[in-house]
Parts: sequence; structure tokens; C-alpha cells
Amino acid sequence: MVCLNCALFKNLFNSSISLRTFLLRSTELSMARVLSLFRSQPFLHLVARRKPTFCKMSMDTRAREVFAAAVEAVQPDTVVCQSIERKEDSVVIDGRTFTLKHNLHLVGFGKAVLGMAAEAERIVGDHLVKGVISVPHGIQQTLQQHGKDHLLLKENSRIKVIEGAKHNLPDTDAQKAAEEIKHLASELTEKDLLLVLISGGGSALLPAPIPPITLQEKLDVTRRLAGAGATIQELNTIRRALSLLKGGGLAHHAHPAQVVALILSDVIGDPIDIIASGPTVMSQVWPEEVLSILERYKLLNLLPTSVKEVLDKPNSRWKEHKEESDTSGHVLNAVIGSNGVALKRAGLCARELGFLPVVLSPSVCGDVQSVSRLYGLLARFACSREEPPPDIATEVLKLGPEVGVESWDLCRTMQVLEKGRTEGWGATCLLAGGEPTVELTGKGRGGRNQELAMRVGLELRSLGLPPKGPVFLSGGTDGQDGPTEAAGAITDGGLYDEAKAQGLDIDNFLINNDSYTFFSRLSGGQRLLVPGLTCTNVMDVHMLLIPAIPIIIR
Ligand SMILES: Nc1ncnc2c1ncn2[C@@H]1O[C@H](COP(=O)(O)OP(=O)(O)OP(=O)(O)O)[C@@H](O)[C@H]1O
Ligand SMILES: O=C(O)[C@H](O)CO
Repeated sequence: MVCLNCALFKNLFNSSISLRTFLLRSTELSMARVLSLFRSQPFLHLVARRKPTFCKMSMDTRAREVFAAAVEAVQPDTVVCQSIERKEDSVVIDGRTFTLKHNLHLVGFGKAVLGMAAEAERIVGDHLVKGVISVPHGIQQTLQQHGKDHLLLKENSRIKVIEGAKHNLPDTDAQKAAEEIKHLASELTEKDLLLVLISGGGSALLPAPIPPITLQEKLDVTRRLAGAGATIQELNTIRRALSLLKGGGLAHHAHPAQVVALILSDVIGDPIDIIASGPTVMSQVWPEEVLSILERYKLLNLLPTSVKEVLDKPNSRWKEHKEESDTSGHVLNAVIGSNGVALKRAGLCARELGFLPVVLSPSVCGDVQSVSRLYGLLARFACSREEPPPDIATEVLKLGPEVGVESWDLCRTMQVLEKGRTEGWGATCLLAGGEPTVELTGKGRGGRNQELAMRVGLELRSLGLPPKGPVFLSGGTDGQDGPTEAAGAITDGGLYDEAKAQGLDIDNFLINNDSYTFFSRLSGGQRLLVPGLTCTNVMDVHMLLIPAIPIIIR
């Protein structure tokens, strides 16, 4: 094993080597050695210096408040309001100024787009000529019923709302919306400004299959892919190859108008070419990539002739207007809300509620079992009274990257946890986000957040801590975890015994993926997190609250 000398580590902080170089070299090290080096460094600027205030609220209540703050930060109207600065007859977006001369047009597609459009119209409606948005079936009625009138368009709005994509699947209503959006974009001139509002669910709400592919044929291909377990990256790569508007098609049709896209991200890493299949992000179709995805999921032989025909002529939609499509300088894509934004606000709220906050990562993915194990290890690390045995840190650093968390983030987080523990800085709130997966083996009713919460509850139990130990919350920011009414659940090390005392066999519920039934029956559903319709979606939020009282694990 190559030994890292301290000079290399110190150099990192003098910026003489890049973080990437450091991590590459550090993979050759003993994990415990890396961690011990991190401990010896002055990281305190990353950590709050003031001692947190004492808070009388229960951990459960505080967890719910922090989750609510995360969701609040990414409300569709909030993110739009924060990203458009109106200055008389111009707007500043992402540092760029655009002149308004009654030349503004608006299109949008996605689950959060109605609220985004309502806010955009409030800010720049006086210059708005026309708009069309494609939003989920029934959303206007649902928003009305939930008293969320501020997310609805005003009566005399210039924006036409088309509802479609029932059950998140493209349908003829969504296709009609896509046609109207394409038409609106195609009529624009170089004097026009097109504001494009994009959020998760946008792919299903903007179906425009390349002829001769029919909507049903395209739906069949994407459905099969999704059912076979394709990732969103794989799925949307195929969608882009089969669509007139995805993969930059919309921006292409809008040329030569200036296009400004405001994007609320629901994908890990906020890749603008993947979110809603990137209608404003010019992207090439690589036949090898498309074919290898279809082959991976054994779909090559099941493709209809029309799809084969289109795939045989990749990028043909661009060739007709080659000159124009090369001119992508007229597009500005800005991510205005994401899991990272939600976690940041959650951290601020946690601080107000007396916690020392630390954000682990917004990119947690992988199987919920591995993710729960990671949180269990971090809780163990945080609650050890003595110098944590190096094997916990080593395990954390081994497991973290498997679930999308970088070594750097793990080391930084463990350093904060250790400070909290050894220097008595009070309670700590570890925050993370992303979108883990559940391998469905049973037929029960549940979701990945509730299942993760159950599994972390079991991990916390295995720490053998006294009551009032760490608390864990997992919740979907869209307010819905799988096909259930809950967004997630809150657990702690007492979950198993509580369930047992009420005659509930937790292992059986887990085997059957029946986490919603479990939490509904347990203690009158008290542990469920039910925020109702949130009108937004930036994936999931995870929270591990570690109490201030020194806890003992030996
Ligand atoms: N019984 C269950 N137990 C655990 N997880 C489940 C269960 N049923 C479905 N799921 C998981 O729920 C997820 C789908 O639910 P949900 O609609 O909340 O996902 P989503 O990715 O947030 O959707 P969207 O992209 O529309 O926001 C899938 O990952 C699926 O594996
Ligand atoms: O619409 C989609 O493609 C997904 O929600 C990812 O953004």
C-alpha cells in the first residue's frame, strides 16, 4: 500500500492539488488513515461555531418541521420567484438580462409547472403574448381542493392549460399539448423570448413521436424499458431518440427566438439533458448507445418497424435544418430548484431548531438495504463514546460510494459527527437526499421511503442505545411514497419493540414490501409522514437526528 504523506493532505487545503487528485490518490490508502488525517485538519469553517440552542420540541416534531422546510424551499412559485428578477422592461435570469417588449411566450410541461407558470405570469405577465402548458390530469381540481389557489392561473390568464398523462403515462391529451407547444415555438422570430418551464414528469407530458412512430408504439417501448428496470438515464436516452421535441427538439423549433428554460430537477446530479428528456438541451443521438440499451433489456427483437426505421436514421430531424440546429447559443438552461436546494434550507431550519446541521449528499441511490446500512453505521459512528473504532469509518468509506456518496462527503460528515460527539456541540442533524431503489419481491403496499425508514429503525435497534436515541426520517418531497397516501415515515431504535408489543411482525411486512400497511397499523399511524400534496418534486429527503446527550456504545 502506498502511504500518503501528510504534505499531500495539507496541500489539498492550500489548493495546490485538486480534490479529484486527492481522492484518486487516497483510494490507495487505508481508509482509517485518510480519516485520521481529516480529523487533524482545520475543517471547522464547515461547521457551525456557535453552540446550538436548547429546544423543547420533541425529536419527532423537529424532524417533521425540518422536512417541511425542505419542501417549502422548492415550491414551484418560490423557485420561479427567486430565479426571475424583474427590472422595469427587462428580466435578469441566471445573471443574463433579457429585454421585454411584449415579445414573451411561455411553454411548460411537468408536475410542478402549473405553480411555476402562475408565478411567472405574476412577474412578467404584462409582456406575455401567449402560453401553453402541459400538466398532470386533474391537477387544477386537486389544487383547488387543497386550498392551493396561489398555484393556479388567474381567470384571465394568457396561458392555456392542457391536462393529460393520466397515471404518469403519455396519452392523446398530452400529445395534443405537445403539438400546441411545438406550434407555438415554431412561429417565433428572432425578436421573441420563449420561457420554458420544466419539472419532473415532463417526459410523459410532452410526447411527440417522430413519424411514423405512433404514440402507442412509443409508449410500449418506454413502458417495457421501465418495467425491465431501466434507469431514468437509459429511459430518457431512448425517449430522446424517438421524439421530435426531446433532446433539444423544442429549442430547435423555437430557433431563432431566445429560449430560457427554468428547470426544477428531479434527477440525481441535476443533468439537464435527462430531466424531462432535455427538450431545450441539444443532444446527439448515438445509435450504438441506443441499441446497446435496447439490447440490455432484450427489446431489440420486439421493436416495431416504425421505431427501427427512425433508429436507422438517427439525427435525421436535425439534418433538414443543420445550420440552425448548430446555433445553440440562443438557449439558456437554468436549474432553479433541486434536492440540494431543499437540503440547504432543511439545514437552516435544523439549526434554528437547535441542531448542528451537516449535509451528507443529495445523490443517495442504490438499494434501500445498503442505504439503511450506511445510516446505521453513521449513527454508530456518531454515538460511540470513545474514539470510534477504525472499522466503522472503514466500513462507511467502503459502503458510501456504493450508494452514491463520495468519500470526500463521508469524511467531511464523519468529522462533523465526531466534533459533535467529542466536543459536546449538542444534537446533530445529518441530511441527505436522492432516490434509492427497492427490489420488489412482495405484493404489499409501500414505498421506498417507508421501507428505508423501517430498515433504518432496525439498524438503530442493533446499536443497543437507550430510549431517546437517534431518530430517522425519510420522505418523498412530492408528498407521495410509491402508491400510498404517505410521503414517508419516522423511526428510531424502538421501532421493533413497539411493533412487537402491538403484535406486528416487522420482518414479515418487509418481506412483503408492505411498509405502508405496517406504519398505518403501528401506533395509529403516528410514525407516518403525511404532508399531503406538496406540488413539487426534488426526489427524497433523509434525516438522521442524533441527540445531544452522550450515548454509549462500546
Ligand atoms: N410496495 C412497495 N414497497 C416499496 N417500494 C415500492 C412499493 N411499490 C412501489 N415502490 C417503489 O416506489 C417507486 C415509485 O413510486 P413514486 O411514484 O413515489 O416514485 P417516483 O420516482 O418518486 O415517481 P415520480 O418520478 O413520478 O415522482 C418505485 O421506486 C417503486 O419501486
Ligand atoms: O419526466 C421525466 O423524464 C422524469 O421525471 C425525469 O425528469
